[in-house]
Amino acid sequence: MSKPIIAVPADTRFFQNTTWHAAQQQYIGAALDVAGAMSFIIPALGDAQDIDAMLDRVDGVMITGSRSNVSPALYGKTPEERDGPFDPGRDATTLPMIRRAIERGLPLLCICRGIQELNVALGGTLVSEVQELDGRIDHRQPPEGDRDALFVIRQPVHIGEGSCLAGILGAGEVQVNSLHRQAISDVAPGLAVEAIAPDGTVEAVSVIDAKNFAVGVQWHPEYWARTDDTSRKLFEAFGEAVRASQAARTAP
Ligand SMILES: N[C@@H](CCC(=O)NCCCC(=O)O)C(=O)O
Repeated sequence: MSKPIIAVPADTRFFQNTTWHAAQQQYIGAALDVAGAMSFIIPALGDAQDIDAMLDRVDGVMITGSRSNVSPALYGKTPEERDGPFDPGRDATTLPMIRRAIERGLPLLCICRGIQELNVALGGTLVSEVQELDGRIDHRQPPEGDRDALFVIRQPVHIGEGSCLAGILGAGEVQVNSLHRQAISDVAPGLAVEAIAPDGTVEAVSVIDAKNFAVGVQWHPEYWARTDDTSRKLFEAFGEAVRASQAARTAP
């Protein structure tokens, strides 16, 4: 049997004087090497595409990180320039895809911007510039260094007893990386908080009563998925769910 396939919604990017739909190597490479899943990169074309027709052909969904932010208009706020940069095409693709993946019981892994999209897709809200809130630490990427330095593992998060993540990583403290300035504010109905940072920032959620693996993390497990135990175990668990989904989809 060939490797299972996951849908990976693209970012909208503009370079060489034209628009591209792109996904970063670090996500699709970790999916292939550690989760054992191939990726279909999904253009950020929103409802111009038949999302169900696409989901009929995959065994899971991975929502990646991105420097762009979810538009505040999608959670009842007025967008301001400082809330950007925005990617409306991506928002218009990921939010309905997240909802349909959950309804259909497709394994779903949401990373960084992805956990924020998951929360908004299910009716929650976000806060911008979380580091400006009283009592919060700075969750943004380190100010300088090469990409390994930006994604360095440096922050503790506490995984709750009895959570979905506890079943994968064990309950208690793990170390993760952190590259975000938005964060979950009001947790969406239907989501359970799975992990928090020492300052109370939500670091992971899962879908309550999900039909399948359905987890969002604020950190970046893809970056060190081959060498860091916490990162690797999460991608391996996603891979197991995706292979089971493939077996069910292709059963005679
Ligand atoms: N834009 C959101 C989500 C942050 C995120 O996904 N960061 C990863 C981008 C890092 C990179 O690819 O360079 C936020 O800032 O909260």
